[in-house]
Amino acid sequence: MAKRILTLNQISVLGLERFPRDTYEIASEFAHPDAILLRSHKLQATDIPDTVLGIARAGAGVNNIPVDECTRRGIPVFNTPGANANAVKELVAAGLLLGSRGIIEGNDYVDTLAGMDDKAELNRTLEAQKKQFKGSELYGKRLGVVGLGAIGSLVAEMALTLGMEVMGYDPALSVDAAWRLPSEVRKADTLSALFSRCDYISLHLPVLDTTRNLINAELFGVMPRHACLLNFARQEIIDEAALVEALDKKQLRKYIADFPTPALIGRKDVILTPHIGASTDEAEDNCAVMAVEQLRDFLENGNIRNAVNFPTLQLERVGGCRLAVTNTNVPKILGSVLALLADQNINVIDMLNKSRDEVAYNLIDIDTTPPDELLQHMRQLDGVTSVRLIGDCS
Ligand SMILES: NC(=O)c1ccc[n+]([C@@H]2O[C@H](COP(=O)([O-])OP(=O)(O)OC[C@H]3O[C@@H](n4cnc5c(N)ncnc54)[C@H](O)[C@@H]3O)[C@@H](O)[C@H]2O)c1
Ligand SMILES: O=C(O)[C@H](O)COP(=O)(O)O
Repeated sequence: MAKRILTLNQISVLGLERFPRDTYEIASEFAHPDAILLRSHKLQATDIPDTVLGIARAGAGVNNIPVDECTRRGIPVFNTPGANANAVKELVAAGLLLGSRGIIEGNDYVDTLAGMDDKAELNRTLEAQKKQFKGSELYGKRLGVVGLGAIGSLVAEMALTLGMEVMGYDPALSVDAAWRLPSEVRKADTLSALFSRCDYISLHLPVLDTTRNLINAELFGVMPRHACLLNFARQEIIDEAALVEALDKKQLRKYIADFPTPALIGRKDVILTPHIGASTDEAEDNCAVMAVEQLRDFLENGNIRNAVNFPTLQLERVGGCRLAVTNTNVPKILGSVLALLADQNINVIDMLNKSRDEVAYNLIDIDTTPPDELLQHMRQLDGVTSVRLIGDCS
């Protein structure tokens, strides 16, 4: 039977074309989907039917998905790290330029001159008024980057090429991300040190319980008054009431962000875009292709790449059929699973098991198709969250 993929946002055709038409059905409405593919659609736990085996987010942030509930139900949630990083970096470059030069104000002013048909008079007026729109250069200024992952590291690199100094803060920096970082990036030991010493600050960290409202009144209090804050990460990272108060008190010069809210729209000291950080042809294609490839590998082989709640695990197929078993990460459960197979004289050809936090995941290749009763028995074992048979041994 064809696998059913429920799409909850518009996904690039280049990605969707990677699902073979004879083995997959794709639709934006399905009562019993095998998997969900989405972007920023806010997914409620109650919207995830019991038939769902995996969820793929074509993008970076997974704060629109009830990840804890998925983990509890044994559903891996995939994202596409880095696939839209260049798109965000380029928008941040635009944000830095808009924050340093009177581009928007100058354009708005020029629009007021529509109807002035005398070119000489127009020119005289422009030359007399342009001093209002003077800016300053990015060259030599200091950028603070909070979060030095896929996007933050590209932003740091881009700022260095503009001749800026770069300071970074990331208490959870991975070894791979540290290798990607240009050596010129200086480390800030605290957020406060970074906020107090930078002319521009750009946020590139996820929303987590630990980062919600992280940017608060205390940090606004130490910012230089000429500084600009750029937020192309998520609105929830900023304490909005504290931001509005800081803008009112002129504790920062400008706030440039991808997340409009009623309190921010229309302010002269705020520049807002409608969450378009990843909205380029290239990023949409990259994210969709990566999400689809990962989802297919999981549905067809049980392999896990770039899940935010499951361990990374890939086992080459050597024939036979495969069991994908998820259990809570405590001793003896795998032993019970293997004992059930042994009781039925089912031989294990190959096996891999890994754990991440409270989740353990196992791929077990076997030489005989197990009877349904055995699978049911396995699902009822204490601590087993899900059991899936992939392929057919006959
Ligand atoms: N505007 C957009 O359209 C858009 C597009 C892509 C991503 N995003 C947002 O940007 C975020 C980052 O994306 P990414 O691809 O760089 O992710 P990433 O996982 O590669 O990098 C995130 C980095 O943040 C760091 N971090 C975690 N907690 C931190 C903390 N308390 N302080 C400082 N750093 C911390 C992590 O260690 C990691 O290095 C996403 O989670 C998403 O919310 C927005
Ligand atoms: O986290 C992300 O990848 C971005 O916020 C992009 O969201 P989008 O896919 O809805 O544009």
